[in-house]
Amino acid sequence: MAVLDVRDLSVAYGDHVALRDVSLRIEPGQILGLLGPNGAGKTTLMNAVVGAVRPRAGAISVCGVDVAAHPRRARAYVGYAEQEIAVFPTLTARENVRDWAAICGVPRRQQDEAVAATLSALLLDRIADRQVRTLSGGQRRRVHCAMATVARPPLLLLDEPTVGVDPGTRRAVLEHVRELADAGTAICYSTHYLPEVEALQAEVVLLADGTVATRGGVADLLDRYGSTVIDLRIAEQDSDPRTISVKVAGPHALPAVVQGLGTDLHRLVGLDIRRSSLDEVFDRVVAAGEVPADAP
Ligand SMILES: Nc1ncnc2c1ncn2[C@@H]1O[C@H](COP(=O)(O)OP(=O)(O)OP(=O)(O)O)[C@@H](O)[C@H]1O
Repeated sequence: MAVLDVRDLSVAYGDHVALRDVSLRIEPGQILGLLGPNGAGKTTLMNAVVGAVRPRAGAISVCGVDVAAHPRRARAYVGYAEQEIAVFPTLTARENVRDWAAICGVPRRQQDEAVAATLSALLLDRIADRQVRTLSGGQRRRVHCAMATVARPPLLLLDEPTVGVDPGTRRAVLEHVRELADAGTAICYSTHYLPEVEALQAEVVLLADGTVATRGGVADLLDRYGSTVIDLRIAEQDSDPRTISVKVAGPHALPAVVQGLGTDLHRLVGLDIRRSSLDEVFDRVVAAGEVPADAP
């Protein structure tokens, strides 16, 4: 059974339709990278999952519990780190995370261990006993993230959890997210940093203008929408090497391209394989207004 099952979801704010017929599923242990330009509907989708916005149409279930029919029961399965950081500024980082663990029902005798492990995973040990109001923006975001993960909910919604954090901390956050998924958590991870999606080996749903523009694994999307060019540098007798560029279906075409040089092979002095980045692929898909992908 999928941990999160979103079917034909539409959400409107007054006349403005923010999501239209969006369907997606997240299985246990799966990370779904939710991508899309500003205003695409990522936060709206997460807010609908926790029952904070009411769908105009469609259905959402979490661990088999229908969100519209049983919002509190469904919400109990979800850890949500919203984009807006919500922490108690006069409590310490540890107190914030511990109180949240208690609210989420982590048994008292397990709280200290769960809190310590989560603070440590997010590199917060050294600052755990400082009041949150004295922490930097990136440190506060990690405390906020720790609150969402400490109770190890079956479903985790992380809305741009690495905004404003430094590169080392970003790696720690990604590792923590990967470990949680490896332990079985289903994770919906929204971000504008595409290398994160690759690092997490996430499945991708790309939203554009409230609909699913495309979906799939990173490699699959690069294959479908990206391009690969092989540059061959060929030695010339009386001048600098010249470059021949060959557009191919993927890096697997390299042997055929090299063999194609035939008797000129001995003049090959270098080669480069240039692949589209995910950024390029997504810019292209969003700009092309790709036909919405089929629901899973
Ligand atoms: N409370 C609201 N009232 C009216 N319109 C809203 C509200 N919240 C969001 N919207 C609109 O709905 C659309 C989707 O917004 P949403 O915040 O879900 O996008 P997003 O993909 O999370 O964007 P970002 O990448 O900037 O966080 C936008 O056009 C936004 O202006």
